[in-house]
Amino acid sequence: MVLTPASKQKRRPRKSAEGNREQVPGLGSRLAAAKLLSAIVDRRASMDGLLDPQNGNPAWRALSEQDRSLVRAILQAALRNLPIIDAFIDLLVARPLPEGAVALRHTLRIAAAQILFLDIPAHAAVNIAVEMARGDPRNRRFVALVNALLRQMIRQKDEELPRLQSRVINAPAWLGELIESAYPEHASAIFEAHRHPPAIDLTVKSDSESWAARLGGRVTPTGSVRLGHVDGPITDLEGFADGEWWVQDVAASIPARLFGEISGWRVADLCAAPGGKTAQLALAGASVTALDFSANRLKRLDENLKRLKLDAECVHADLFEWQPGEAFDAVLLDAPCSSTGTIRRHPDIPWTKSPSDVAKLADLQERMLARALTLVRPGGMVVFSNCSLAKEEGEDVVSAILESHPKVDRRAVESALIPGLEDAISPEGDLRTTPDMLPDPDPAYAGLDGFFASILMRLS
Ligand SMILES: C[S@@+](CC[C@H](N)C(=O)[O-])C[C@H]1O[C@@H](n2cnc3c(N)ncnc32)[C@H](O)[C@@H]1O
Repeated sequence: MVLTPASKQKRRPRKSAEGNREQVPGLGSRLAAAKLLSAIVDRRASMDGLLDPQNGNPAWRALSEQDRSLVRAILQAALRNLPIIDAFIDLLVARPLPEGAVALRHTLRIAAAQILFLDIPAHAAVNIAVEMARGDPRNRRFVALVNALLRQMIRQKDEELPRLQSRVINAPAWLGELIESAYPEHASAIFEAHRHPPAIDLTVKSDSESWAARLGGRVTPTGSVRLGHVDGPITDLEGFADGEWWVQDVAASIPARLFGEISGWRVADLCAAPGGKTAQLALAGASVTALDFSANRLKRLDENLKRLKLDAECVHADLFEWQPGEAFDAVLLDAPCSSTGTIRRHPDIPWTKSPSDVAKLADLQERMLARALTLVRPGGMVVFSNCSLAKEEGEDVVSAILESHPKVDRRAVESALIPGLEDAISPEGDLRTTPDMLPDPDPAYAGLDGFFASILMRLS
């Protein structure tokens, strides 16, 4: 069955639109979800910013705790599956929805996220979407369409959803092309991985086996503790307050290990905050200088190190201007990037980032890496890393630096340093992880962030 928009609807007699809206349970949270989805998709606002408890969107802050959790779940489900949801909507209409009917599409997307991906009674989701359309002057003429389309979606879900999931590229066009051209052999596995929330990985100070047993997790081949699910705040878990572990994705835990044995070395961590890698370097016995140009983020780093009872010299400075007295034995540059490797935990990224961000960040990274190489002693080592899937921000940056710096050489990543991730070493010897790696039959325990890391030696 296909549906056409009705231009004129018979409206139910009612006292007042607003009065009626207040009486519909669940309407406020869905209106907030549609508003936030629009801010992310139409205006590229970041989800973390919108959902910030202190400075976030007022519609979000006005909600109860319970409604906030619901809105977060709806938004995440919608963003993780947006191309699939849109394809389903388009399948059910005879003519494409009008280009300008943005509010209508968001209403449908919010309802579809609930119907297709969340454990919410589907008919309640439809009824609320109908009320949303009825209360919005832009959408009133589409009330019957919303009702019929979403009921049709419920009926066709079992048959159509698996078909769409296997056929639709689950990314906006720019990112779909980026991933398909960079990873032609496993692009569809990456798109599929992006549909699932990530496991929670902990880097433990020692004794992974015992912490995995205590926290109900598993030890990954790289030695992290992986939790498939956590009820309540992570900070309530045993060992957090005592500084026995910190949250760090398996992939993010690799770059700091690539130096090998660093006890007693002077190491600079140039983009350090909030400090996951600083903590690893300090725990490994290095004398660490942790630099960041964000005062707020550096404060978080300081708090994290205090909780972990680890030590580092913290420097608030711009790495382009900082003048340390003496060259370092090693430098870690975990550079700012498009974060396209972390889409599982930040599903807004495909909609808030663009190819021009990738290009700008790649240029910044190349300049940062050139600067990092001046801060290490001859014979010293620089590890360059970031959590982007774009080769422009990883492999291409390193190629450009090697071409312009004859006194710099690449050292291949040693497979012994990354047990279980040997396949992530590229033919050139760099580390390249993608979210479909570390597969597991249970998606709650599968995957890791997309990361790039390369080891560069400054020749004497
Ligand atoms: C990807 S984050 C680093 C994450 C960190 N390495 C960790 O493992 O927790 C990038 C950091 O670079 C910092 N940054 C960006 N440009 C900088 C600059 N020019 N000088 C110093 N820090 C900078 C940002 O403030 C941000 O904290």
